[in-house]
Amino acid sequence: MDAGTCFRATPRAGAGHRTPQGFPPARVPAARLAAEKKAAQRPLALGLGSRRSTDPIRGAGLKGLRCRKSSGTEKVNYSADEALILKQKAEDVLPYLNDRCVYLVGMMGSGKTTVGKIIAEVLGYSFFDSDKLVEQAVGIPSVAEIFQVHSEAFFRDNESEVLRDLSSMHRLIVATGGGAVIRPINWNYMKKGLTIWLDVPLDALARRIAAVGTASRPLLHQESGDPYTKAYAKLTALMEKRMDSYANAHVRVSLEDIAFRQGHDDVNVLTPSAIAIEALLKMESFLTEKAMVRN
Ligand SMILES: Nc1ncnc2c1ncn2[C@@H]1O[C@H](COP(=O)(O)OP(=O)(O)OP(=O)(O)O)[C@@H](O)[C@H]1O
Ligand SMILES: O=C(O)C1=C[C@@H](O)[C@@H](O)[C@H](O)C1
Repeated sequence: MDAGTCFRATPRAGAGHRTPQGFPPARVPAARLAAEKKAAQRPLALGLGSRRSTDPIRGAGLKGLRCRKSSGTEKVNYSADEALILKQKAEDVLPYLNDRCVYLVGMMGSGKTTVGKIIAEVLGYSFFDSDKLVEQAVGIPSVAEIFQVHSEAFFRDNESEVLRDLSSMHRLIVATGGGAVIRPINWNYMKKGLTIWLDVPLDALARRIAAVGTASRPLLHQESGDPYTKAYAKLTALMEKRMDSYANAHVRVSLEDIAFRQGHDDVNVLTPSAIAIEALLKMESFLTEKAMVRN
């Protein structure tokens, strides 16, 4: 079966977007939105190269890009134990993945790039960041500047074009922009591959973003005020609008669940490699379940 058409998109009654045939979206955590709303009222707790060419630049629609792939060849460090588990899990997942692309979705700062690079390395896939591809396609070096010079709508149009072009390719790990999930058409593109939602509590997101500043994230940026407080408030508002869209992903990787299984509730201590291992485990169980249903 063609890897690009295996996850065929079919219309879902009553929904503006499409889901792949027979694939349930990631399980929606029923009480999650309510919990996030409640949390918002609490006092703030401050606190491996590809095996064959998959370069999207050579793909039809991205031919015009001046860029090379974004940081796909950087080495990522993890412990020997983690390296072994990552390698084993990657070997388990690869045959089921069948060359399909993997799209990481999630809020700004959820670790799509950090975790995506680890997954790409161990699977031997190429890593791409869709924000960077948009910057290169538009010829403007930052998303913040694209928003400023043009508009968010202009950025979104280009984002959709990039995702469309990527959707005809194989063996890519794509870190998508945090808002890529809001356009139904983008799901049609992304669901030709496997979609993974990195679900990170807003407090952790706001901490990470405050640590590096909001200048590169136009939807969060404000000149004045405490960066954590501002980021937290804006992330809360965005999450309320986007929660259902993120939950469309085939697989949900919840940092709260990982921490719970580790016997604590501090998601801030979870390493990117532990999250990548969880993502591979979830991918494997999703893909093997699908394979069993097909047989
Ligand atoms: N598990 C983690 N623990 C602590 N910090 C992390 C973790 N994963 C990522 N980070 C940090 O959080 C920030 C955001 O990570 P990253 O760029 O990977 O997220 P992203 O989802 O790609 O963000 P964006 O969509 O805004 O580009 C970075 O500073 C990164 O170093
Ligand atoms: O969450 C969002 O809407 C965004 C996230 C970033 O990755 C960029 O795509 C842009 O800043 C918008």
